[in-house]
Parts: sequence; structure tokens; C-alpha cells
Amino acid sequence: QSVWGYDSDNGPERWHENYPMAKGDKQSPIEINSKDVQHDPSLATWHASYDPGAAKTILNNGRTCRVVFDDTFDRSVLRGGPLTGAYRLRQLHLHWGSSDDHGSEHVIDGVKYAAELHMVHWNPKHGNFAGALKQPDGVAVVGIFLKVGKTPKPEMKRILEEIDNIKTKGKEAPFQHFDPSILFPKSRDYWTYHGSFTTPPCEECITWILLREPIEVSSDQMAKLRSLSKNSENEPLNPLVDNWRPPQPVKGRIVKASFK
Ligand SMILES: NS(=O)(=O)c1ccc(C(=O)NCc2ccccc2F)cc1
Ligand SMILES: [Zn+2]
Repeated sequence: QSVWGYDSDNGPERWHENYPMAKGDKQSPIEINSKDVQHDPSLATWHASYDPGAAKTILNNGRTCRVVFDDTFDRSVLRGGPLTGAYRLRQLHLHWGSSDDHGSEHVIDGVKYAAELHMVHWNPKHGNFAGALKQPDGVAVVGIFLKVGKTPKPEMKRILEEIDNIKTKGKEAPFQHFDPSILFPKSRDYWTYHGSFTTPPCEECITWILLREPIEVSSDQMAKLRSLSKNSENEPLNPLVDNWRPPQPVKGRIVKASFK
């Protein structure tokens, strides 16, 4: 019974065998084509008010690099945009490729970015995270695209500096005094649509807020991310790369844009 992953024997094409939601009508990620997007002038701007003290640890779970935050009260919240109420920041993580020309989960007008960063928030009106993922308005994920360029964003440095301490699966390190809003690009422009977790159990509980403006990282920074391993210590080396799900059927869903 192989646990799900991104390899040929346990990858996205087989997730539905253990997680039937993977074949649902509102799956993520999707390909976004600007010609099909509807500008919605009623969409509000979104606002994040994060407490740097809420950051706790950074870990390698063998599938991604994840920063975990204290979400036991309304300490770091996202509001506005397409959302009603304040959603609590729980964790952020990334998806990336084996080379700079691919790695993002969402694809924009045919463009695959080198990586995609997800900031995961949940709606406290549903009591806890497990309850929220059973609700269509339970979870909100801000997606930020990472593009390889010459003027890398210094803010990514903090996360990448920790990589050496969490090289193998199961490794965790303290990660404190970190305000993830420093990772946001200048523009607040976003696309939004209703979808799912891009990993099992693929619950369709996510309001996606995808930022139009990518942030820049260097090729060396991407190489650093690719130096993470899927394997535990003392196991054969298995590089943690290509941990992205390909685009799923849009099935008539409308993607809205906050911008013209
Ligand atoms: N890539 S993404 O769409 O942003 C995404 C966000 C969160 C999760 C998550 O919390 N998984 C753990 C989990 C899932 C279901 C139930 C309990 C869990 F802990 C997975 C994928
Ligand atoms: Zn993700």
C-alpha cells in the first residue's frame, strides 16, 4: 500500500484510487487562460495582517518544505478579496520543478513558473481545520508564482537559509519571527476561483487567490530548494523535485480577476 506521492506508482494519475475526490468537478490546480477570465469590479482588495510571532517551525515532510504557524486564535489573518470574514494562517509551503522551466501547479496562459508558494488559511467559523476542509468556504489559499530572474527577492532568503537544517524527510527546525507578507509582490492584482487541495485528500474546500505578479528568485535559490530530499536520513538519496500536480479539468468554472 504505497502512500501517495509524485512518482509513477503513487502519483497524481493514481491518487483517485485512494482519494475519490481527486476526480471531482472542482479540482485544482487549473490552467488559467486570460481570454476566459471575467473581470469582477465588485471584488474587494485582500488584506493580510500577520503576526511575525506566530511563526513556529519549518519542516520537510518528504513532499514539500512547510512553515507552520500558531493558528489557535486570530493571530495571523487574511480578509477581504473574495472572502467573508477573517481566515487564519496555518501554514505555507511550495511546489517546484526539477528545472527552472516548470514547477508551478497553476499554469497562466501556457506559462509554467519555476515554483508556486501557497499560504494556507482556514475559516474559524468551522471550528477547526479538519471541520473547515469539509466546507466549500472552509479554506483560502494565496498562491504566489516564483520566477527565475536577476533581481532575486531577498525575503525568500530566510526560508532558503533553513533548508540546510531540514534536508531529509521528517526534519524540523525552529522558524520564528517571520512575517510571510514580506513575500507578497508589489501588485495586489489576483485571480480567484473555487477549487481543491492540490494534494490528497483533494477536498473541494478552497477559495484560491492567485497573485498575478510573480516574485523573483535566483537560479541558485531554486537549486537550493531542489537540494531537499524525499528520503529520510540514511536512506538512498531521492531528490525532492517535481512535487506539483498537473492542471485539472475546469468543468465550466469561471475564474474572476480583480483587475482589467
Ligand atoms: N497544495 S494546497 O492545495 O495548498 C494544500 C493545502 C493544505 C494541505 C493540507 O493541509 N494537507 C494536510 C491535510 C489534508 C487533509 C486533512 C488533514 C490534513 F492535515 C494540502 C494541500
Ligand atoms: Zn500547495
